[in-house]
Amino acid sequence: MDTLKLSPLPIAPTNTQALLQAEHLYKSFVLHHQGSVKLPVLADVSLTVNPGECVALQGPSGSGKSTFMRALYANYRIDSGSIWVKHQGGWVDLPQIEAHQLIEVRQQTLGYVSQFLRVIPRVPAVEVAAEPLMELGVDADAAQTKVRDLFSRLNLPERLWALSPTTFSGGEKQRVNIARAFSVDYPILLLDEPTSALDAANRDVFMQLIEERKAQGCAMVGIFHDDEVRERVCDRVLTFG
Ligand SMILES: Nc1ncnc2c1ncn2[C@@H]1O[C@H](COP(=O)(O)OP(=O)(O)OP(=O)(O)O)[C@@H](O)[C@H]1O
Repeated sequence: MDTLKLSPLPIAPTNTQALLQAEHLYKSFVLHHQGSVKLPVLADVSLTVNPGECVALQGPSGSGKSTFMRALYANYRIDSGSIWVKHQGGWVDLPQIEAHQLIEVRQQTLGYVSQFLRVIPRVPAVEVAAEPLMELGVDADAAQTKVRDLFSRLNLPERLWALSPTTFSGGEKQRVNIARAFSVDYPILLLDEPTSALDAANRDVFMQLIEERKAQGCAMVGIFHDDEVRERVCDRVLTFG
């Protein structure tokens, strides 16, 4: 007779202060078209982030920083482990929740700034950046006012605001992306090389935005290839490889 194997139920963190707690993450990729070779990338990675903290992911190329970041946003399915997120006053374990709950967590709690902006042809930059706020029920005028303020701070030329970002430069797209994420007061922000295409002046504005958000209690995890950014805004480092 087959014996039924039950996995242990995940137990919510007892650390009442933390906003994000990843526990014992394991992740490997199986290359189905290449002889099903198995690539173990994450093995027993854990991280706790408290309000107002920024943790940098550091390590050589290929050591798993982006994989970990994508796992934290539930873009990658992990093999095992828990990713606890403090959402609306309670804990949710991202790998265990339903798709509709994940959408809600991403709308209200967990922001993500990737290196690249997903552009939709014909939608003006100001609307692209105002979308997350409007999904939260903020009216278009108020959402666009907040976005315009961020565009100004990030020195995005005003003549571009009503244009689709399709033709924008890398640094201009990145500033639209930053405004999109920073217009919402997410309690947790994941930053995946958000400054890779920014010039020094805009990198400085970005660091100010991070410092303001940290002062408000936001918990952040970031990959920063720029040493100056990492040293100025990060409190701790999680080392890979
Ligand atoms: N979708 C995927 N399918 C198969 N293998 C992958 C996939 N994504 C990443 N890998 C592999 O996982 C390993 C870790 O990659 P990852 O992108 O997480 O590293 P990284 O530390 O972020 O690197 P870099 O600093 O170069 O961006 C690499 O060996 C990579 O080839």
